[in-house]
Amino acid sequence: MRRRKVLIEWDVRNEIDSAIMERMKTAADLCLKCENVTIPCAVTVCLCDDAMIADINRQYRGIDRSTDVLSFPSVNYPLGKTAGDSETLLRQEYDDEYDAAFLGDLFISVPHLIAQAREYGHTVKREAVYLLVHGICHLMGYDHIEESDKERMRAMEEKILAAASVSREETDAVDDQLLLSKAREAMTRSYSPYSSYPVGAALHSTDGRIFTGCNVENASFGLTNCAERTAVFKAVSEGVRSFDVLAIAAKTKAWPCGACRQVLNEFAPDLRILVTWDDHVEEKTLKELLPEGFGPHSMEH
Ligand SMILES: O=c1ccn([C@H]2C[C@H](O)[C@@H](CO)O2)c(=O)[nH]1
Ligand SMILES: [Zn+2]
Repeated sequence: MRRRKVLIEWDVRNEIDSAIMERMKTAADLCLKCENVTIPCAVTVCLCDDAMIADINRQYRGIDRSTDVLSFPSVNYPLGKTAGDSETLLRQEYDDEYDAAFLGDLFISVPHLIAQAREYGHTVKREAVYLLVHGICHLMGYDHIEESDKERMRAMEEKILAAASVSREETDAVDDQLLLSKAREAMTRSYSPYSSYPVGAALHSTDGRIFTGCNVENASFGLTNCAERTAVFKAVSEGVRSFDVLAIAAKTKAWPCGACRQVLNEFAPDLRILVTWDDHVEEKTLKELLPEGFGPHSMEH
C-alpha cells in the first residue's frame, strides 16, 4: 500500500491539548486521502497568538489585523489544478529534509481559534481540525476568491471533515496523564526556599487550555502564594474562567489548602482534582473537599 501521510513540522508557540494536535494530524492525513494524493507530503504548522498572526498578515499580505489561519503554499499549481491532479509537480517539490513533497507553511492563532469555537458553540477540537483542513486545502491548491472555486473548496473541506468525523457533540476532554505531567513539570519551577516543599499545579480550562502554577514563597512568609492559586490567577488574568480538571504535584499527598479550595470554588465548583506524589495518583472532587462551600450563588435568593 502506498503511503499517504502528511508530515507536520510543528512550531508550538501557544500550547493546545496534545489530544487536539493528534486529531489535527489525523485530519491532515485525510486531506491527502480525500484529494487522492499518493505521495508523502510535508507542511509546517505554527501555533501562535493573535499578535504574531497579525504581524505575518501585515508583513506578507499587507493586511493589518489578526485572523484565524494563514496559508503560504510553496507549490505553484497550474490554473484550475489542485494537488490531486499534479503528481508530477508534487514530485518536483520533493524535499530531502522532510523526505516528502513540501506543500507549504500554515499559521494558526490559538486564541482566535478558541474564541471562534466559543462563538460557533462547538469544541476547540472541531475548530482546530477545521482550520487545519482549510489551511491544507489552500496548500493543495484550493481557493475561495471566485464563487466556483469557493464551492469546490467547500466541497473538499466537507468531504475531509466528514472523514475526520469530529462530531459536533464531542467535548474537549482532558488528557489526565498530560495534565499530571504538566503539574510535575511546574513543580520544578517552585520558589520555596523557606519550606523546601515544592508544589506544581496544572489547571485545564473547558476550552482545552492548560494553565500551570507553582508555589511562590516570600521572606515575609505570609505572602506565599500556593501553586493552585498561581494557576487560577494566571488563567483568570488571561480571560479564562471555566475549568474542569486540576492536577497537583508535590513530594507528599497535597490536597489544596483551605484558601485555594475557596478560590477554586469561585470559578469551578464542579472541578475534578488529581493529586500526584511519587508514583501515586488520587482523585477527588472539589465538592468533596469543600462541602457546602460558599460561592457566587450563595448570595442569590
Ligand atoms: O496545596 C498546597 C499546599 C501547600 N502549598 C505550598 C505553600 C508553601 O509554599 C508550601 C508549604 O506550605 O507549600 C501549595 O502550593 N499548595
Ligand atoms: Zn493553597
